Amino acid sequence: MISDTESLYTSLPFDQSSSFKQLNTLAEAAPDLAELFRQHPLRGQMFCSHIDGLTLDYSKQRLDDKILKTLIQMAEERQLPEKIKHLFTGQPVNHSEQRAALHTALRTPEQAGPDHLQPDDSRILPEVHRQLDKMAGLVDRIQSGIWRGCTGRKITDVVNLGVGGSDLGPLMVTHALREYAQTSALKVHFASTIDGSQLFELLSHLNAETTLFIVSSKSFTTIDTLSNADTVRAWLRQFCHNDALMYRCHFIGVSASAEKMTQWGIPIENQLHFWSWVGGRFSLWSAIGLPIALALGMKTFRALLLGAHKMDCHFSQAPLDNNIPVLMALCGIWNVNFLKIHAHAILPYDGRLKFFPSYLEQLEMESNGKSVLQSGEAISYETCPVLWGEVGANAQHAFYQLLHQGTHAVASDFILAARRYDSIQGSAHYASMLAQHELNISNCLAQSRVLAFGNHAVEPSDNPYRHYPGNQPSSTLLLDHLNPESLGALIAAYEHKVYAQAVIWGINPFDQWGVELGKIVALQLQPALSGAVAENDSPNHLDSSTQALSRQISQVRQLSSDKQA
Ligand SMILES: O=P(O)(O)OC[C@H]1O[C@](O)(CO)[C@@H](O)[C@@H]1O
Repeated sequence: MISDTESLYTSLPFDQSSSFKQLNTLAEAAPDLAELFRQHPLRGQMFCSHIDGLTLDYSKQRLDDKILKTLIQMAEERQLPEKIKHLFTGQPVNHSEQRAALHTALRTPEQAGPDHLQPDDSRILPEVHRQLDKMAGLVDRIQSGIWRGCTGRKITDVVNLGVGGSDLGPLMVTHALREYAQTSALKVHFASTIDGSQLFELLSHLNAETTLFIVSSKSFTTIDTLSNADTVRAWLRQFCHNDALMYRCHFIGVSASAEKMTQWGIPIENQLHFWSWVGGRFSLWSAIGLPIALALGMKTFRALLLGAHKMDCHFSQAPLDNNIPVLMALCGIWNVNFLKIHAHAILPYDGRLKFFPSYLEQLEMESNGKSVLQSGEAISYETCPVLWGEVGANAQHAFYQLLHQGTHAVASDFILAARRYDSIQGSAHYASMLAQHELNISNCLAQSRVLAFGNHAVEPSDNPYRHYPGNQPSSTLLLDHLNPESLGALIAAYEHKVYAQAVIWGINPFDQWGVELGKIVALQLQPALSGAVAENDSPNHLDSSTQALSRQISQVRQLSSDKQA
């Protein structure tokens, strides 16, 4: 353990280090991308890093050798290598909550060799694998039909009730890897929204006798998830009049609080646990990944873990100048803090990665959207950029206009799989699917070229409407194939990028105090809106906008209930 928690803070503030000053000076004469490529015809090969099945091309970032060296010097000054060790060995890197962030332990093989960084606490890995085995047992019973609904019928549908980290990761992976589903005939659905709209739709066609619900919540206090779970329980009670049987046959709970699951009604044998040291947005590798395993099979889930573990080994062992997550982090910091680019687009050229941008929105912005240091002092520089995205080829027909000709500088990540559709070789539509894939690849490469070089990608134009300035930086993450292993590695690369950036910025990526106040205020408003407070007690202390809106809402609701009466 770290003896002195002060060593969690890096002594000199980020913006007062000598490398920060040097980088500021270098940014004043920041090179133009067209110029950088003219200077080094082999730049595309030089600014590139690979691991098994995954390549990061960052040659279209606006940096040269000198800038890169200074960025690496800055990472060293910020003690990144030591902080990486702290992460893997279970030091309390989440300082404000005084706990470790050991998501890497969730994907460490039980028999990991001595060269792998592991938690100092030797009880952790056996406990992780015990839960993984319990999960495998449940998956097997549900998939094989041993698990039955309350009337004895096999389970056909599973609904995951969870939000944020208890929803986005499983949703994203389940969608991305559908082609890798093993035999399972289970249909897996997701309901997250507090307004109940997904449930409204699902409950209108699901069969209660054959549907199993997973209540996924690290805290088991999240109102969004618990209100969905309460609705489901009310719905099930119409069909199953024995509560004990209903809980046993139709609910599984996944949480870090066994006690709260039990209080809600979930029997112990239907509970899967994880630990306070797993951050919600880093939890898909834990039992929170149950929907992934149910939809795709345990083998696929374990391959996902293996891919992430390979990225963990790379992150903890590769030198900083050839370390994919570190390079991703440094490019981001160069863009945000020195080139003053505060928007970041995530552009997967693959429909299977449709939910990847939303997953990263939480991972990056909930982690690094911070304005205080680990020590609690205010920060005087920018941290996480605004991040958003969409499947690239669709986004071309939506927001690329702004990327090419708008007034904002935007950095982008292109994500692409080199090979696709191998599984349908020999079928009638194979050639045409392959042609589509090639079209997709050419679009992806074309867009990063035009963003980088503007009109110079083809020919200069005098027409102002057709002027493309270029010089918008991007990286391309190229996967050989999108499969469970490469997706695991890709997700882990982003997780580690987030950590490396947080270390450099001096912030805590593992807490999220910024989401708490909204929850408190919503709870305060609820009685007034639901009519529990008498009209003349209405919340006059509120701002006039909230008062006027709640009055209007009450009037509309009153009017429609009068009409119905
Ligand atoms: O898994 P839980 O505890 O229900 O939390 C869901 C999500 O809510 C948040 O706490 C934000 O409110 C996220 O960090 C988390 O992923």
